[in-house]
Amino acid sequence: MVQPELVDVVVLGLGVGGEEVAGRLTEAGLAVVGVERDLVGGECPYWGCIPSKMMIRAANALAEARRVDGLGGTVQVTPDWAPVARRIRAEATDNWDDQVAVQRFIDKGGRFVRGSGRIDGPGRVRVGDQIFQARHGIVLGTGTRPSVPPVDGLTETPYWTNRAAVEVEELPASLLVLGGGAIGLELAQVFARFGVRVTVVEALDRVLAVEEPESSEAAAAALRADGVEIHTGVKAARVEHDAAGFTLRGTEGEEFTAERLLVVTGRRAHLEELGLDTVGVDTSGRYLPVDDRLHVTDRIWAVGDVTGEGAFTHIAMYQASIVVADVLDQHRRAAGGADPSGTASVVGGAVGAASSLAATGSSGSAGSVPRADYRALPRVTFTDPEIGAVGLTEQQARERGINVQVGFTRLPSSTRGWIHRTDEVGFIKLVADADQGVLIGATSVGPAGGEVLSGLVVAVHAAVPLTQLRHMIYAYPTFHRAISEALRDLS
Ligand SMILES: Cc1cc2nc3c(=O)[nH]c(=O)nc-3n(C[C@H](O)[C@H](O)[C@H](O)COP(=O)(O)OP(=O)(O)OC[C@H]3O[C@@H](n4cnc5c(N)ncnc54)[C@H](O)[C@@H]3O)c2cc1C
Ligand SMILES: NC(=O)c1ccc[n+]([C@@H]2O[C@H](COP(=O)([O-])OP(=O)(O)OC[C@H]3O[C@@H](n4cnc5c(N)ncnc54)[C@H](O)[C@@H]3O)[C@@H](O)[C@H]2O)c1
Repeated sequence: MVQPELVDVVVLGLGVGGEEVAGRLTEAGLAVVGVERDLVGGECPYWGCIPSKMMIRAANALAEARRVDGLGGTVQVTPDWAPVARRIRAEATDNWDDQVAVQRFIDKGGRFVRGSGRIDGPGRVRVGDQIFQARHGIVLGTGTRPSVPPVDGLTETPYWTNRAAVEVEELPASLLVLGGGAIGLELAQVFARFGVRVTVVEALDRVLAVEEPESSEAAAAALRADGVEIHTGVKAARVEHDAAGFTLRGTEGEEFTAERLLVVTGRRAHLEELGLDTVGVDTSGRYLPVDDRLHVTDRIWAVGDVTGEGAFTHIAMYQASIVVADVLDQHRRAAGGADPSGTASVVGGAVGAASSLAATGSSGSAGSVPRADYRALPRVTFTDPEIGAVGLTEQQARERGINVQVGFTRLPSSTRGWIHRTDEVGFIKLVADADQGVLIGATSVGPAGGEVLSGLVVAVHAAVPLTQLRHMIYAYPTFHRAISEALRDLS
C-alpha cells in the first residue's frame, strides 16, 4: 500500500485557473502539488485565446489593407498562411511545449506531477501510483473539452476541433464550420480572409445566439461580406467523409460539402473522470456548481470553465484570485499562530514560508475574502467588427421582470464612425434598470468594440447612476462618444 504524501493543497488541472492558483499559493509558502496531464497553461495559450487572436490579428491586417482602396491609394493583398503558422509555433506555443511554464512553477517551489489525477476520498488525490493527502484541500481547474454532437457518422470522420484548426499549416480550399458561436465565427472569418471558402452551419435561428439579436445580425453581415456562407436553423443529421472531403446532411435534406469540417458546437466538462463520487459530489450536471467562494463542497474548490460560470480566461483568473484568498484565509486559521507547515511534508522547498505568512497575517480575515459577483461579466467576440457585451441582454433583463429601458445608437451616425467609414457596421445598445437608474447590460459593436466596452463594464460593475453617466464628458471624436447618444436614447 503506497503511503500518501502529506501536502497543503493539490491543484488538479493547470490550465489558466489552476496554474494561477497553484503558482500563487506556492509563492505564499504553501506546499502545493500541481497535476497536469497535458500542457501547463491549458487551452488558452496553446489552442485557444492566444493563437486564435494571432490568427485574427493577421486576418484583420489583410482586411485593413484591402480597405486602403478609396481611402488612401491602392494595395494589392496576397494572403500567406505561412507566417501565421510560424508565429503560432514559435511565439505562442513553443511548438506545444510547456517546459517554460513547468519550470516557472517549480522555480516558485511547487511540486509538478505530469499525469491524470483523480480524487480518491476526502483530501486525497491519486495520480498513477502516487497518492497525495491535501491538508487544506483540493482545487479543481480541469476545464472543458469540445462537446461533439451526436450526429450520425460524425465520430468516424477526421473532423477538426479548435486544436486542429489552430495547428493547421496548410489551409484547405474549403471549410464547413458546424456551430456559429464565438469560436466558429472568429475562425470562420479568419479562414475566409485567407481565401478559404467557408460555410457556417448553425442549429439555432441565429449565430452568436447568447448575445443581443443586433449582435447576431452584425456578425452575420460582417462574415457574409467576407464571403462566408451562413446557414441557420439547420439540424445536422449525418456526416460522411471520403477522398473528396466532407458532406454534412441536414434533417430537411440540406447538403453541404467541403474539404474540411470544423466542429465547434460548445464545450463539455468531463466530471465523471474526477472521482467526485468518492467525496459524495453529484456529477450528473453539465458543470460543477460552486458557491460564491468557489466551494464545490467542504475543502474542494473549482475554478474556470468547469464551474460553468462563463468559459472565459478572465473568469478563470477572477475566480482563481478568490480561491487563493480563501485558501490562505483557511491556512492562517488552521495555523492558529503556530507553524502551520509543521504537519505537511516538505514539497519543493516550500516548507517554513507558511509560518511567515501566518506571522504577518497579510491576507486578511475570513470576512475579507472576496465573493464572486458575475453581474458585470464582460464578453468580447473578436470578429471584425468586435462584439463586446457586459451584463444582461435586453431579453434576459425582461425575463427577470426588471423595468427595462433600452438605448440604441448606430456607430456610422457618430462622427468617428463616419470618418472611419464603418459603412453600416457597429452600434451601442444599453439596457437600464429604470427603477434603480443604472445600466445592467450593454453591447458595443464596432472596430474597437471590445475596447469601447471598458467604460460600460465600469458603469455596470459600479452601478454608476445614469444621471452621472449623462453628465460625463466623452472625448470627441471617439468611438466611445457614441455611448452618450445611446444614453440620450434610453426609453
Ligand atoms: C479557440 C478558443 C478561443 C478562445 N478565445 C478566448 C478569448 O479570446 N478570451 C477568453 O477569455 N477566453 C477564450 N477562450 C476560452 C478559454 O480558453 C478558457 O475559458 C480557458 O482556457 C479556461 O481555463 P481553465 O483553466 O478553466 O481550463 P483549461 O484551459 O481547459 O485547462 C484545464 C487543464 O486541466 C487539465 N486536466 C483536466 N483534467 C485533468 C486531470 N484529471 N488531471 C490532470 N489534468 C487535468 C487539462 O489537460 C487542461 O490543461 C477560448 C477558447 C477556445 C477553445
Ligand atoms: N472571444 C472569446 O472570449 C472566446 C472565443 C472563443 C471561445 N470562447 C469561449 O469558448 C466557449 C466555447 O465556444 P463555442 O463556440 O464552441 O461554443 P458556444 O456555445 O459559444 O457556441 C456553440 C454554437 O454551436 C451551436 N450548436 C450546438 N450544437 C449544434 C449542432 N448539432 N449543429 C449546429 N450547431 C450547433 C450552438 O447553437 C451555438 O451557437 C464559448 O462559450 C466562449 O465562452 C470565448
